[in-house]
Amino acid sequence: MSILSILQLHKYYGEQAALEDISLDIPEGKIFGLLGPNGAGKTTLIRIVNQIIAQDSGEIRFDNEPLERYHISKIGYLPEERGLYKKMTVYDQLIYFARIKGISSREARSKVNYWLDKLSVGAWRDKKIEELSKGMAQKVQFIATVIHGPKLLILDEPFSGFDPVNAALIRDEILEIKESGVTIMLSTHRMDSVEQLCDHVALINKSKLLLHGAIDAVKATHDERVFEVVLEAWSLDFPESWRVVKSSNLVTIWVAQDRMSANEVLSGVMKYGEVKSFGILRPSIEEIFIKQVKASDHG
Ligand SMILES: Nc1ncnc2c1ncn2[C@@H]1O[C@H](COP(=O)(O)OP(=O)(O)OP(=O)(O)O)[C@@H](O)[C@H]1O
Repeated sequence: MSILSILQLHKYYGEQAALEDISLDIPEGKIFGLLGPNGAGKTTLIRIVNQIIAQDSGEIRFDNEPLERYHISKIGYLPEERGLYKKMTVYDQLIYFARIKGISSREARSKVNYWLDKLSVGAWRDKKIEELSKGMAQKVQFIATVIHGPKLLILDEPFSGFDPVNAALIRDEILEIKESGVTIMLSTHRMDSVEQLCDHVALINKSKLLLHGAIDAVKATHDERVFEVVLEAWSLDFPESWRVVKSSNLVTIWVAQDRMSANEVLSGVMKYGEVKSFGILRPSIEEIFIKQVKASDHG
């Protein structure tokens, strides 16, 4: 079941294409990584879903209904350019954001207190945003995004500005929110976060969709079956097609081989030395990203 279906979406800024024929299904209750190099069209897509700008053509369905104004209260959007009122206190600001999303004032107070405590920002509740550090303000913005309990959370670079401890805290919050059944669309250039968090990914380049699907399926499709072997070598006369890195008496070898079984590769390598470790490397999302973008740029 998809919470969001995007059908043949097109958007141009004058002559400049930002989205061309994008069709995507965002499965409910999963974390969906929206990836692509700078200028690919990600922000444009996110803005269209949030009804900040309109598409030229194509359709978006939210929960199986045509996307309408009233769906906005079911969406939480953390934009890359953060927008807090600098002169307002943390507490008043969060109450304000909760109220404009339709939450009663009693519920707003209880939710604000809950989140301030959960993200350890309670001590700053009466400070103005301009008095906060960047990371602290980011936490407040994160709370403002999730305070109304959205069904779909759209996070654009949610980790920027956070130190590693707070980035891990936000990552755990995102996973907890997902566990509660919320769908999350995550746009980030941090591929480590994509590996840690995403169940599905889509890759856009120069306004076009290059690939999309469950992360395991994407990896399986782009798996070139690279075997990684660490050897204590007694012969260094390796075939030229192998990538080899030597460090003291150990040699690491990568063999790309899609026709031979692991046993066959292993017995081929064994004659060069004592095998210390052997495994099949799965491609990382970063490798797939770079390869696909380069191929599409040159194709
Ligand atoms: N308001 C605008 N007017 C004209 N062109 C725009 C506008 N906004 C975006 N574009 C163009 O549309 C294309 C897609 O931009 P978009 O901001 O959606 O990319 P992005 O994937 O979010 O990039 P980044 O990772 O750098 O944030 C780019 O070529 C960009 O120059």
